[in-house]
Amino acid sequence: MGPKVKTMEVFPVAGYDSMTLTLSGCHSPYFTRNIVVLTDDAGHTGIGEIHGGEYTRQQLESYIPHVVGQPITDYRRVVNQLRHLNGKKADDTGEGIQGLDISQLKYVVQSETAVECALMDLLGKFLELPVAALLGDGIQRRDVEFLGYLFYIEDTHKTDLPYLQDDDDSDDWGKLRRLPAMTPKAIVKEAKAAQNRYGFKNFKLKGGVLDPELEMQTVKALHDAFPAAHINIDPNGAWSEATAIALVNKYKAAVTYMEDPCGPENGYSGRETLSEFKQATHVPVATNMIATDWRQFQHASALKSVDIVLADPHFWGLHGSIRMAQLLNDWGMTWGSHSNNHFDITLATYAQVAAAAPGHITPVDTHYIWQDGQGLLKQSPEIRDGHIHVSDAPGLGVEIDMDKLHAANDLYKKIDPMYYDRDDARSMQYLIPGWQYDSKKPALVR
Ligand SMILES: O=C([O-])C(=O)C[C@H](O)[C@@H](O)C(=O)[O-]
Ligand SMILES: [Mg+2]
Repeated sequence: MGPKVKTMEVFPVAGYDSMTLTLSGCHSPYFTRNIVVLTDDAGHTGIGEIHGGEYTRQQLESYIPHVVGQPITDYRRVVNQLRHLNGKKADDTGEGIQGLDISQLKYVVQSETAVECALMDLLGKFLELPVAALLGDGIQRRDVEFLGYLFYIEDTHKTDLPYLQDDDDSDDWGKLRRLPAMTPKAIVKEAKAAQNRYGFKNFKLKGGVLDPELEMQTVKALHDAFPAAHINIDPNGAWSEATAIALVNKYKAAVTYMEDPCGPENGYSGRETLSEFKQATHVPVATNMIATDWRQFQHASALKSVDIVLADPHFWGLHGSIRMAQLLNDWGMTWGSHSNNHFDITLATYAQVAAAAPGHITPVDTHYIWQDGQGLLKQSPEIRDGHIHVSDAPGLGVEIDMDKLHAANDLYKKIDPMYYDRDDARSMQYLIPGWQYDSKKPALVR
């Protein structure tokens, strides 16, 4: 039967973030995650990372009696059982995040996938194989490309919130990521600094912040500065279909694909508007909003609404994300992964999953560059030349640093509980008093 799980612990953790902007508002000074640490009776430790918040932490805690004592080789049965433990909650609208309602994100996130990850880490260590070798048809590539994820950044001095400053003056990226960047010129500077440190070949700009025309001017500036790079922009469905079509036709030469350029409007779902957008522009569409489960995906594919599904393993599971990657590859579509703010365990997980995704995949999203230096591992995976190399090291190929984990857990306990669940309106209200989220209005357009 192989080793059995000896212990399972759940650590809610916090880290620092920049004052980055998005449709849902402005990132808080802190972000939170939940870390699962398993040990087995062979003496190995397995880890998994997932979104923060008490809802997810409580779900994970409730899994402990169902995981401890179980054979790691039978982990699929264990994870499947967890999947069915928690029923639908009263305030789960079933809408998912197609309107980017951040309060619904916890229902799109599947907490058992953190346990799946930790169990696969243990199994990989037992079998002396990387997690990627245990997924789908095994390792498809050794070097996984990540994209440079760019954000507009606000001036922290407009708030009295404890945003991190001066935490890394080792290079331009370390400095610039905490400073305001609101213009095309500043975003190009941000991109150059990120490229100098990480070697990114391709970039994504988080949109849904300024007037759409201004954001497309930023995309054009990026294209002019990096003519060989693939540039995509993600306004999280904020633009009307008509605006998205007009702007993308105008700036077609600058974009490689569009991520959720429009969403639900006038009674039509995002699956319908994106289908029409694609017919009108012939520009490929990526999504992490309108296909976050298999039922949504069925409708999105029937309508030909998307070309690239950003199948985040935290939403789909590690096996689920690869099941999607295989299907997309067979159907001539493209796999990628979405991300939220995360620590380095997630970075290692993305690298393993992407290494097992067949065919042509799109560079993987990561927020990690905004958190670089706050890792929980003895050695964080390194993005070099825009890629992370997946070696033969077993499991996730990384080792948890318990001192760093406890420090991040202490920070979680120290911060105001109002930070436990992501709320991007709070910081935004320092910029625009009384600011309220509107899925159809860019954050600074009020
Ligand atoms: O691709 C995306 O939609 C994301 O990365 C979602 C995130 O929540 C992003 O908008 C953010 O960090 O503000
Ligand atoms: Mg997106």
